[in-house]
Amino acid sequence: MEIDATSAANIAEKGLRFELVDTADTEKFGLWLQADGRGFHSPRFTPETAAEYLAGTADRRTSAVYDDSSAEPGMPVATVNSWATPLTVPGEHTIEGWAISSVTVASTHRRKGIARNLLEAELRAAKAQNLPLAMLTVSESTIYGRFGFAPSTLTADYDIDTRKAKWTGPTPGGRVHFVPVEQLREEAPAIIERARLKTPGEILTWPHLWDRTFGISTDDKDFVKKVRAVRYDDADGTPQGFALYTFMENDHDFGKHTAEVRSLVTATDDAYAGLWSYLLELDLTTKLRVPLRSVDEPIRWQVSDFRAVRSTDVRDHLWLRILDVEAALEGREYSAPLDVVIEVTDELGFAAGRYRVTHEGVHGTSDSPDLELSVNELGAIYLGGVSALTLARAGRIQQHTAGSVDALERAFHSPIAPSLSVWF
Ligand SMILES: CC(=O)SCCNC(=O)CCNC(=O)[C@H](O)C(C)(C)COP(=O)(O)OP(=O)(O)OC[C@H]1O[C@@H](n2cnc3c(N)ncnc32)[C@H](O)[C@@H]1OP(=O)(O)O
Repeated sequence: MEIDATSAANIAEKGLRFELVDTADTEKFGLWLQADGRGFHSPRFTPETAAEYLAGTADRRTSAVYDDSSAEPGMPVATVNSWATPLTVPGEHTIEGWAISSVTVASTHRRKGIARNLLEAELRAAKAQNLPLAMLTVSESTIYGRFGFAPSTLTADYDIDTRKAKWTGPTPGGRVHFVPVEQLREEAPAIIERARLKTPGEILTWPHLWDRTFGISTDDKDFVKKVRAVRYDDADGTPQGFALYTFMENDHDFGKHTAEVRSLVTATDDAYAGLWSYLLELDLTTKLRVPLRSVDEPIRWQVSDFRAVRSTDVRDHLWLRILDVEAALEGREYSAPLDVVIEVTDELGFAAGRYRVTHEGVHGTSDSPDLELSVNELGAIYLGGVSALTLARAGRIQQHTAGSVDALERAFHSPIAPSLSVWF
C-alpha cells in the first residue's frame, strides 16, 4: 500500500516528507525505532535489543516523517506503525481490525498538525482495506477522541491482601507445575490463543511481545533472574494456564514479601481457580499485585473477605474507532433481540449515516432514528463493556423513541466483560 497522498501533500506543505519505511532496510528502520523510543522518552535501544525489535515488528506498515533541514535528516521527526489483526468480539467471534501504534512526533515538531495527518492517513488506510474498525492503546486519554476513538475496554490493577483472602472458590481439578521459563515460552502460545478467543477485547499477540514478557529478550535480563514460571495442567494433563511472577522482598520482615504477577493467562475457569488459589497461598507473602486485568474478575467472589481484593486503578485501555458500521456490528453476537434505527454522526465521515440495527443484521435506512450517537459512543459500547444506558444518562446518546436505549443496552451488553491483557 502506498503512502497516503492527502497526508503526504499536507505534510509536504510544511516542508517535510511523509514516507513508508522499508523495514528490510535495517539502517533506516533502526533510526525509525530510535525515533519511536525517543518520542516515548525511553532509553536508546542497544544494538541487540534494536535487532530484536526490528525482527519482531518488520511486518508492520511503518511510516515516518522526515525533516531534511534538521541536524539529523535521517532520523524521523514522526513515527507510526500499523497492522491488521484479529480482535475478539462478543459471541467468541473475531473480526479484523487495524491496530495503530508508535505514534510519536518529535518535541521539536509538535503541535503543527503532524499527528493529525498520521492518524487520518491510518484511518484511510484501514478503510481502503475494508477493515471495519481501528484500535489502539493510548499514552494520554485526551488525544484520540477527536479522531472518533473511544475507550471500549476498561482495565484494573488488583492489590490483594493474601492474609485476608482465603480461597473459597471451587477446588481445581488439575495441578500446578513449576516449569523452566524457556520451556513455558514454547508452550504458552497455544494457551494464550485459547484464552484470547474467550475474551472480547483481546487481540492476536505477537512472538516478540511474549519474548519481552517472559524476559527472553535482551532488554529485560534482570527480570529473567527473578521470574518464576508455573503452568496449570487440567485433570487430563492438558496445559490450560500459566503465570509469571516475581517477588519484592520486605526489608523489615522476610515473611512479608509482595508477589508481582507479570502475566496470568487461563483458558478455562478451572485453570483460573488453579492459578489464583496457588498465587493466593504463596508462603512468606502477604500481598499479591496483579496489573492489567478485567474490571470484572471472578476472584472477587472466590475469597473469604471481599475487601481483601482491591482494584487500585480502573482506567481506559483498548480504544476503538468504528469505520464500517454494518461490518462491525454484524461481526458480533447480541445478548437480546434488537431492532432500532440509529443515527451515527462522524466528523471524519467514515461511519456517518442512519442504520437499522437488528440482532440479525444491519443496513442503511431512511426511517426516522430511534436514537442518535456519535461514532465515539458507538465505539465505546461496541464490545459490550460500556453501558449504552450510562452514556444516555451522561447525555452522550440521544433517545427519540422510548425504550430504545434500554433495548440497545440489553442487546450490546457482553456477559464477559471485555478485557485486553497487553499494551500495543
Ligand atoms: C497509539 C499510540 O501510539 S499512543 C502514543 C501517543 N504518543 C505519545 O504520547 C508520545 C509523546 N507525544 C507525541 O509524540 C505528540 O505530542 C503527539 C503524537 C501526542 C501529538 O503530536 P502533534 O503532532 O503535536 O499533534 P497535532 O499537532 O497533530 O495535534 C492534533 C490534535 O491533537 C491535539 N493534541 C495533540 N497532542 C495532544 C495531547 N497530548 N493532549 C491533548 N490533545 C493533544 C492537538 O491540540 C490537535 O487538536 P485539533 O486538531 O483538534 O486542534
